[in-house]
Amino acid sequence: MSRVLVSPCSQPFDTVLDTIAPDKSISHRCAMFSLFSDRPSTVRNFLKGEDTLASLSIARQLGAEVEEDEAGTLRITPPVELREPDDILDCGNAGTGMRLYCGLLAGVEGSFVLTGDRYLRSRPMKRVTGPLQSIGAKIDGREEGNLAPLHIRGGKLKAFRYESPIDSAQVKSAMILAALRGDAPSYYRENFLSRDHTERMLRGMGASIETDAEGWIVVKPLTKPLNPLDITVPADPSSAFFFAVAAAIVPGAKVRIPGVTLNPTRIEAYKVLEAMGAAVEYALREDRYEPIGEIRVAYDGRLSAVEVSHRIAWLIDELPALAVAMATAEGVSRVRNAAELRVKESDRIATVVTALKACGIEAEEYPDGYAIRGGTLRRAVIDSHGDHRIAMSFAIAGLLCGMEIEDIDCVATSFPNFFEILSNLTEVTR
Ligand SMILES: O=C(O)C1=C[C@@H](OP(=O)(O)O)[C@@H](O)[C@H](O)C1
Ligand SMILES: C=C(OP(=O)(O)O)C(=O)O
Repeated sequence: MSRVLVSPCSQPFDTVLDTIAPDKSISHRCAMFSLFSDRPSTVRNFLKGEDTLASLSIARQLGAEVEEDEAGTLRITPPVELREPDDILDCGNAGTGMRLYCGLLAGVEGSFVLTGDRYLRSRPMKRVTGPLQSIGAKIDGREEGNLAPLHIRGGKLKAFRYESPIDSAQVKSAMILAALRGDAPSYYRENFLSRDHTERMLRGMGASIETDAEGWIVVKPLTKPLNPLDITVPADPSSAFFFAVAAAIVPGAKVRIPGVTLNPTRIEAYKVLEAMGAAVEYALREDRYEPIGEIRVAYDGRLSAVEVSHRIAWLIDELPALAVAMATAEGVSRVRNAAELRVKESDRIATVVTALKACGIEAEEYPDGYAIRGGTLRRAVIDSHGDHRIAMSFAIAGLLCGMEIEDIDCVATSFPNFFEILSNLTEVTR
């Protein structure tokens, strides 16, 4: 198991971060949605992380042809009809990959087995397999289709009206993808809008996906193939956020993040950092599928504590990094209504609190969040529990006090060049 030693940062940095990993959510969707067209999609800046490469490799197993030019641009040519693969479909560590492919494949004739690594095989899938089974999908797996490996026997699906008990873009996307192959318009509603890349991208490809006055997302089944994607994947605001926290906690530091999506469902954590006292600015540059621009973050004195209990879906992936910011803030910060953290790559409530305590910070678990009393972070040995966001969050804490992180290979799932960027700011030893 590989480990890394991060040394405290000896001087403040002022950096343009122009090599932040491309957006993971959008890259997964590029691989999958290109299958709904009858012409090749062009995808620039696709994330070459393990999670999204797994989704691309599954697209290939389903019959897509993927070519890459010298600039790294992908041309994804879909098959005329999706092919029944002669092997299992391995989603690796990716919840997004597995849940969206469940919805995509449930309506396709054939037999498909979705599996993943040991972490993914213990994450709950009933949230998608349940509603899919209720519209006629044949999906089996341990615990009545809750745990992968999942066997999908695709076939005809019924149109539906489904009100989701959780605000999850993965559930919403799986249901929208199934609805595209339904027999009449389907209706989906969530309490609070989760990230909306699926709606934006499919609409951009010509699908009829509208939200009505009562908040129902109305999806019409496809009557013909969609237009291909022609897209440049923006930088991932969730990946960039580690360095936003770095700038907010290292006295005198500044970062500039160009080419990042400014989709409001993705940048709420930056708003929280701003509320805690960091200097944050946004500049919109273009709007194609997504609003894209630049975010600047600078240190502006010690941060203040904050309460985070709403718009959770808009910052769920950033909460571990925010916890590091909270650990340096004046006062007690609290996160509530975030029980979803317990079913990510690790139980992020437990892993965050344990790691903070190891760093000498007072922290307390709630069933749906935690309380963190800001103080002085101390160097510790942190076990990532195979969770990329835990590994990267505590590597950032290392900028202040030094840190040893164990089990860092998981970082390659979403941000393969993370340590390369970090090593421009401080000494990183493997
Ligand atoms: O749809 C997506 O791309 C994602 C949705 C979120 O999960 P949930 O929708 O399950 O909250 C997020 O945690 C994940 O990293 C990516
Ligand atoms: C939760 C995450 O991803 P996934 O659900 O796709 O594994 C994440 O990247 O933080």
